[in-house]
Amino acid sequence: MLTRGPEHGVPIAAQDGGSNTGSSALDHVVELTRSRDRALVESSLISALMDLLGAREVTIWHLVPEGTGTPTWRRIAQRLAVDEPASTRTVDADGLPEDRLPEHLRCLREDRAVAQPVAVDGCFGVLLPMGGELEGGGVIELVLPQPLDERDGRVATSMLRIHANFMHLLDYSERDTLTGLLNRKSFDETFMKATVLEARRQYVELAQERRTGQERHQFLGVIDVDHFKRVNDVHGHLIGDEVLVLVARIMRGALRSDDRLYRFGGEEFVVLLDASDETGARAAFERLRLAVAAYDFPRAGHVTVSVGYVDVRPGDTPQAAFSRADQGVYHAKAHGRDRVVAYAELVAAGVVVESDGANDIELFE
Ligand SMILES: Nc1nc2c(ncn2[C@@H]2O[C@H](COP(=O)(O)OP(=O)(O)OP(=O)(O)O)[C@@H](O)[C@H]2O)c(=O)[nH]1
Repeated sequence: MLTRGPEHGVPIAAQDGGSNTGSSALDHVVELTRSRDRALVESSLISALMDLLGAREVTIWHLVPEGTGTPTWRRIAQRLAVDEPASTRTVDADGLPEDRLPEHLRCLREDRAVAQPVAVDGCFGVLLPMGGELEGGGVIELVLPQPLDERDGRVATSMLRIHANFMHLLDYSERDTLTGLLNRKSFDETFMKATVLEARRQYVELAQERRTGQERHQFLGVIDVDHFKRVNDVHGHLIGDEVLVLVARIMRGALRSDDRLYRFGGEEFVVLLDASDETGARAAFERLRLAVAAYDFPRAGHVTVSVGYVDVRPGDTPQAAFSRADQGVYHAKAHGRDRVVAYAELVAAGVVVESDGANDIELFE
């Protein structure tokens, strides 16, 4: 097994023992690029920096654009001790306004390492820019037992570059080229993960969430641009494309940073979001609908969207949940468009009869 050299730099020699502190930089590169799951990639980056630099704590911060408001810092992954697993859920539900962390902002804007005081006795804090093409940008915060020397700095910078390059490749394969939103291909995987988490939450975390009043459910919304064929016919395909790009941008701005927005193809979009209940979900989808309706499109003028949504059930398949939400879109289109319709309200009103099979739906209109 390899271990770090006297300057806490790259690995130079074999050492016995069962811990992973001697893993080579190459082992970490292999680990970092092994999975397409972003949370696992972040977690591997943290492990690499802990191991290669002897870091005591590592935190990854993203500066997230929040629609038209001030960007906020969010801790997207953190490990506070070598023998603890990394936490890769967003730690700050609402984030910190960008000016609350001025040193982080300086590190990002000036694209260089910034030393900073730390609360841990005898340790040294340093912030490093994460590079890459992340919207808003990212900063990694290290707590080290020694100041970051040149050699460690090079190791860290190389790991961060590899991480940024890999994230860029993931983006390339998972994003829609026109709008930059996540594409349909990445939806199924994320959805399955979300339903597994939802199922786990139902059995393990729900009682706790109920006690603390933080119960969350996953909702899926299908959004379809109204009369989009008319936009193409009247203004041409290029203006149609421009409308799609703007609709994507407006919706992204109306959603929270951890809501996931996909372009499914054509003028159809899908959102996966967490909300405490049906009312919270409706409010999010209404906000999105209103944001599009209020926008003055440079050439196409007034554009609206119809939205159908559904709560995701444990064991749902992407197709089953999508097809239920799509009943809402169908209903919205049939009743004037520019509206939000919950699948649950269609069932309650007897418009839709649901049989035992999740896919087995009859629609009476
Ligand atoms: N500009 C552009 N048009 C597209 C793209 N993908 C699909 N379309 C067009 O989007 C239009 C969708 O039209 P329809 O499915 O008939 O629906 P609609 O006109 O939006 O009507 P409703 O959904 O009933 O409100 C078709 O004319 C497609 O050719 C794209 O990437 N860019």
